[in-house]
Amino acid sequence: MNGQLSTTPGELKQQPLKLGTRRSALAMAQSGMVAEQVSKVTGRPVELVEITTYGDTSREHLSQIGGTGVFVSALRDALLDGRIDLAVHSLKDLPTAAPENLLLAAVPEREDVRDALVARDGLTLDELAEKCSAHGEDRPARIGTGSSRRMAQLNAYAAARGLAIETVPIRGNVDTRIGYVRSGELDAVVLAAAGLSRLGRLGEATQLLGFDLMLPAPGQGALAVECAAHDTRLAAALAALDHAPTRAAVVAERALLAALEVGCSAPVGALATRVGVQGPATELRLEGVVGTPDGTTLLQMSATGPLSLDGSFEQQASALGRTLAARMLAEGAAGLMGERVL
Ligand SMILES: NCc1[nH]cc(CCC(=O)O)c1CC(=O)O
Repeated sequence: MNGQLSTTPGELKQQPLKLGTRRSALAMAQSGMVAEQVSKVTGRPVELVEITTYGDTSREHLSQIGGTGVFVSALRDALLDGRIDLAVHSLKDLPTAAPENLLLAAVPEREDVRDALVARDGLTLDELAEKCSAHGEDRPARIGTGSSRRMAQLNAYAAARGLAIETVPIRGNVDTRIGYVRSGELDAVVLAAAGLSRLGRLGEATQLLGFDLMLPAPGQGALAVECAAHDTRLAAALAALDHAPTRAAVVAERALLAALEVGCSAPVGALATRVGVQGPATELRLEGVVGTPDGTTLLQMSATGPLSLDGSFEQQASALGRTLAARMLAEGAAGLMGERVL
């Protein structure tokens, strides 16, 4: 809190906190939700400050601009030079490397982690593929997604069931992507349920994809609240927004991603869930998947480890992620991820 130490506590209370956000509808929605909670725990008004990121302005495919962190660095720059006091990110967009001079002050409770299908005519994936191949249409169902993780799992599922689908690389915000279905250009798109839910549009999902069909991205459905490392008073207040079971899960998922040595645009799915929940001492089960975007090869494995939520659970969670990564690499995971073509 630079230069504010001479003000009285009363004056300090009135200073609005500046919360940096991207300008997309989804970013604004989730920033607004966090702003409300931050205002509650700090007793201070919170003001949203719009920051334009490279990921918002670039027309290129994410795989071509590097994927990792394109949505994040402009917000982090604003934090580091003091234009904003805190930033809200989608956790799945955060690079796994810990940034210098910044703190992950809170990971609030996670939303629905699943991916959702938004298809024409209210159809599920199976129904859609059947409808497109029958009725004289005689063609594969065209399903839009810019994510190699989603492509790999969709194609593997379709191959196993003999469904005819074609994955079509797209990008853009939620509205743009759903627009491809409404215009008839595509038969369906796949989006994170959490994003739809935060926009009040979960009703447009025609199927929530089960984990047997699709594992989410590491950190999907969770938010990250960041502040400057020197802002220790704010960090202490923001800790009230932290949800330990969510943090444990995302730490394990991101440790897996980091140990596989790939970025957030890689075809990696991961989901950590608590099993045998009995008080704070429990176990964490981590499931991971990597594959080729064409779905011809998919490697899916899981590992379980102890978790004591009242203790040093971040070390336990990240150890579990590294353990599973080592096992997956021993089974040839690196070779699958090498084919990183969209
Ligand atoms: N990559 C963009 C992005 N980052 C976070 C979400 C959704 C919200 C979340 O997972 O928390 C989305 C959109 C999507 O994948 O459909």
